[in-house]
Amino acid sequence: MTLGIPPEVPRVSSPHLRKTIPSPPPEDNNRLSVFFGVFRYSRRALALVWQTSRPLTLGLAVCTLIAGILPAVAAWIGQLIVDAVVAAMAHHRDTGSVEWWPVLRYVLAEAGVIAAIAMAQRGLSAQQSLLRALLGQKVNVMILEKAGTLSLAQFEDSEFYDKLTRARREASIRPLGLVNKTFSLLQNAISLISFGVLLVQFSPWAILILVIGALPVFVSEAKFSGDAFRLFRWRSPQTRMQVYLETVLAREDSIKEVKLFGLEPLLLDRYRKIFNTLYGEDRRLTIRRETWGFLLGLLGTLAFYGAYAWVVVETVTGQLTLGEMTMYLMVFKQGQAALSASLTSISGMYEDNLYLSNLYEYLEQPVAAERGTLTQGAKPGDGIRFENVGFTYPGATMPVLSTISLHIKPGGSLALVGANGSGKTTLIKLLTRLYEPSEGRILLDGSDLRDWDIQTLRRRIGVIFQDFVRYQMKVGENLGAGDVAAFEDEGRWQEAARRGLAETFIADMPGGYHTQLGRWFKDGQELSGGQWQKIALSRAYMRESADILVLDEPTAAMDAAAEAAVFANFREHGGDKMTILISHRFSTVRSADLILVIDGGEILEQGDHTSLMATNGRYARLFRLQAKGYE
Ligand SMILES: Nc1ncnc2c1ncn2[C@@H]1O[C@H](COP(=O)(O)OP(=O)(O)OP(=O)(O)O)[C@@H](O)[C@H]1O
Repeated sequence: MTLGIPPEVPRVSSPHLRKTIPSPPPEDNNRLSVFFGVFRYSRRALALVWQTSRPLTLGLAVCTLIAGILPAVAAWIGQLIVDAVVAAMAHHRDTGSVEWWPVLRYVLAEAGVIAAIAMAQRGLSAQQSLLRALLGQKVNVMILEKAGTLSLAQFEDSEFYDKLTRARREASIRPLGLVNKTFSLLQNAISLISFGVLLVQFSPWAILILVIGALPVFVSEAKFSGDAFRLFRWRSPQTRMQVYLETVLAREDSIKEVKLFGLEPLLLDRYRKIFNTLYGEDRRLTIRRETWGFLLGLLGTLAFYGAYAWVVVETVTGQLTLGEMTMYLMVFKQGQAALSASLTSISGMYEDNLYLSNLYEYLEQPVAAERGTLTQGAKPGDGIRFENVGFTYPGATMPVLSTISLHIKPGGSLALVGANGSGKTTLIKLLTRLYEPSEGRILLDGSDLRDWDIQTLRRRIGVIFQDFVRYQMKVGENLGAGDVAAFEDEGRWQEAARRGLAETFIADMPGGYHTQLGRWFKDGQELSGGQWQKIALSRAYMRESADILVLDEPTAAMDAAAEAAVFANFREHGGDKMTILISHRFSTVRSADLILVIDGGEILEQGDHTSLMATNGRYARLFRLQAKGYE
């Protein structure tokens, strides 16, 4: 059974990758809602950015406004320049003298406006990069804080876990991306409106032509971006499988096995197949999108250039001055650029929306309210009681445990034995309240575990699971993790390492307790399986205040001498602690006060070693079998 989930390893929700991938869900019929879908999360993204830094968000808004309005101003000044030049030329022709200032002041003004645009754009990019850093940090902290409140069941739900991984992966770029694109869309809309204000003086019809010309391409872009958005969302299990395969093929903890079993070609082939299916869909969508985009875009271009020709004709026939013509031509050119920038923003916004919907679904995941408040039980000293406990994993149909009843008194020791999958680890997960029983109840000191304050409860339990965590930190910190209050306490590290039999090999390491472990960081030392297990055992011993000590197969990777020493130690230091031990080695469980033989989630036999041997049932048979193996 696995408890720890390696970071960045997404799991796949569907039992297996579907061979034939069904077509995407039908499209949303309401075109308006498709179009406005692009703004779905803009408000929330903006609120997030605003909370991150008000001055920077305001700065961003101001720069956007300036960068939106000034191009029209520049076009208008352009007109003034040309008209002033024409007037100055006429004046020069008539009088032979030149008046410089009336012309050059406009050139100066235009230079000023262009400088202001450049400043606004620099301001935009500077503020964006600062906000990106702040926002990435803020969103990541939000994600991790939320992770701390989630239950183990939620982490074990692959869809949910996928949301968490995706949320984390793109935390720094997406929310800001959405705000930037929303702003850029606004900026371009402002530009277009201001160009419209100039154009209306030429003819209101010109505006109408331009709007009608531009609309189809807008609608088509919104539609196809919406399709892409739905496609992304719907095929997330396949993409998740791809990321998983990438991880298996390129991570140090799996590469050993992949190499030795020669799995690369097989996994790579699977990887390629998924890509090919997804690529086929992408290609179809891209071709349709670009073809329609081109054809409808052509309509817009035709409208623009129709209006352009109209301006030229009006100028030739003397209805417009040369300055006005220059301005209108500039307005048309820049209007087109603003339009295509808006389209780019729209398509990007759908993807950002996808991210944000994922982020908010994750952040809004309901968390069960913590009800327990007890810091002391109703009957202190009563120990642990399981009363008819049954448990079914969420989403499963069959119970994993049923009618489990047991009692451990302070100072008592319990051993659990049973075949793989019989439910031993699950029992520990219930005791540590990682899950709650589906039936019956578990009492500690006479009070239901559910009524205990969770922190108090967890402080009383020291546990190592089979799949304990190998922290890529210093040796000492790996021990200190067992008791956060003594995380840096070197004296306590040494004491725990002595009891966990890790003292000797730690002393031989180059930096002793300060040696970096694992391969992720420079100079990190890798340990053997048994050495890691000793580290984990010592970590459990760090929890001095705990009076319930649980070891789930703590010695599977240790040599025989170490194992014997661990149990001698375990018994010696047990004192009035309650100890629970899971092991497949019968020689190690024989001294427990109570041995439970679990089979298919039920207690098959119970008693101490002598009585179980006398009963001559499953325990006795397996014990003799193992003993024979050692003869
Ligand atoms: N998170 C989970 N979700 C659903 N089913 C699970 C989960 N964890 C374990 N199971 C199922 O519960 C059953 C009991 O698992 P458990 O890990 O408790 O067995 P175990 O007795 O500790 O086995 P082992 O000796 O192999 O460690 C198994 O059939 C397993 O498939």
